[in-house]
Amino acid sequence: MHRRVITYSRNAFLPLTTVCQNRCGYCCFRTPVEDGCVMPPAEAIRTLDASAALGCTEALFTFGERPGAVPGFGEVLGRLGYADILDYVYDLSLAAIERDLLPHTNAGILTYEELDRLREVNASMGLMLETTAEVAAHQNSPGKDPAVRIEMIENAGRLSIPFTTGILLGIGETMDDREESLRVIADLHARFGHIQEVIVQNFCPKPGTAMEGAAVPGTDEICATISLAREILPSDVAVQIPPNLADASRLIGCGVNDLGGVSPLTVDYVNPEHPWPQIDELRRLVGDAELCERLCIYPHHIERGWYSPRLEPLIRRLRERIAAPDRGAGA
Ligand SMILES: O=c1nc2n(C[C@H](O)[C@H](O)[C@H](O)CO)c3cc(O)ccc3cc-2c(=O)[nH]1
Ligand SMILES: C[C@H]1O[C@@H](n2cnc3c(N)ncnc32)[C@H](O)[C@@H]1O
Ligand code: MET
Ligand code: SF4
Repeated sequence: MHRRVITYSRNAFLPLTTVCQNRCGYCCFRTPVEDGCVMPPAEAIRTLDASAALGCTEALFTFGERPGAVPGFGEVLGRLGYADILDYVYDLSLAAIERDLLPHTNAGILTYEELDRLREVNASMGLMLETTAEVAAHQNSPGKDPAVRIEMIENAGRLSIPFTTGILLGIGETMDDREESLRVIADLHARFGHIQEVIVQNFCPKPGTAMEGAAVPGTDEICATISLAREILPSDVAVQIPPNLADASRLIGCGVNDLGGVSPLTVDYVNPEHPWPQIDELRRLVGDAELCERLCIYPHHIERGWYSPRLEPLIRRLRERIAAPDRGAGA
């Protein structure tokens, strides 16, 4: 019998800055410009070193969108020797690669040129579509305009960047809106073939945010959306749920193929109140299915050569490492 396979990636989460041009009604990650709003290089390097020692294969750089547009940010970043946060993520991506970690960046909206530059040092990139609906939670977030998000995902496709996107459930959208969002993603993938995985992520309320009292999607509703995603998306696109945010053991049966990035070291800075399950806990969560580690670039994109030449030796080595049954570090 062939067991169903559920994948995950072992990562380190590096929130390079909490400063952001948007103000999403559900977000507790964003802060004003203040002390500690940029992760200092020494701390980033320590996190990369420690994560590499724990057997991670991915450095996830996720941070506020266009922080340079927020007054005062340039000075704070300037003190660390950088003029643009993307120069900083570029250098840290090189540092990650040196330590055998593949960079994956989700920095919110980037231009075609910015994507092209980061692609040299990133094995994959991501941007949540969130929703195609106009919702109150996004009224102060120009970067969450669906047209702007779709355009960036198109640009990533033109550049053949292995890509992660997804929808956020419970932010004021209807089931029809979810269906529309998923169809838009399927259509983008039909045109460019770059979507590796679609995250179906449930909103979790945060004290002190506009949506702190909003209703959360129930397990049945999340399950129905996962099934819908599995129905709409072709089989070469994985449906991912974050295993720390909902009742994963019940949701996995609804059509999930992937559990995304799980860190043995860092917290989920976007949902800090939800700890990651440890790796043996994941094995229990998937029940009868087989839990398999993967890289942030999927095998079919490796076969197609969708990566920068400077990542080639590392991708080859990490691929061999995760295929080996007993690999020491953290296994
Ligand atoms: O492309 C993205 N990847 C996100 N990922 C990464 C994703 O799970 C993996 O890095 C990818 O599957 C690539 O391996 C997260 C990982 C975490 O550990 C925590 C939060 C996220 C959120 C995102 C995200 O918004 N966009
Ligand atoms: C990194 C991704 O995290 C998601 N995100 C942001 N805030 C929350 C929250 N309160 N609950 C769940 N997901 C959230 C968004 O979809 C963003 O794109
Ligand atoms: N700010 C970006 C976005 O919402 C990255 C994830 S949230 C920290 O798209
Ligand atoms: S979810 Fe991302 S874009 Fe929205 S406010 Fe938070 S950091 Fe900014």
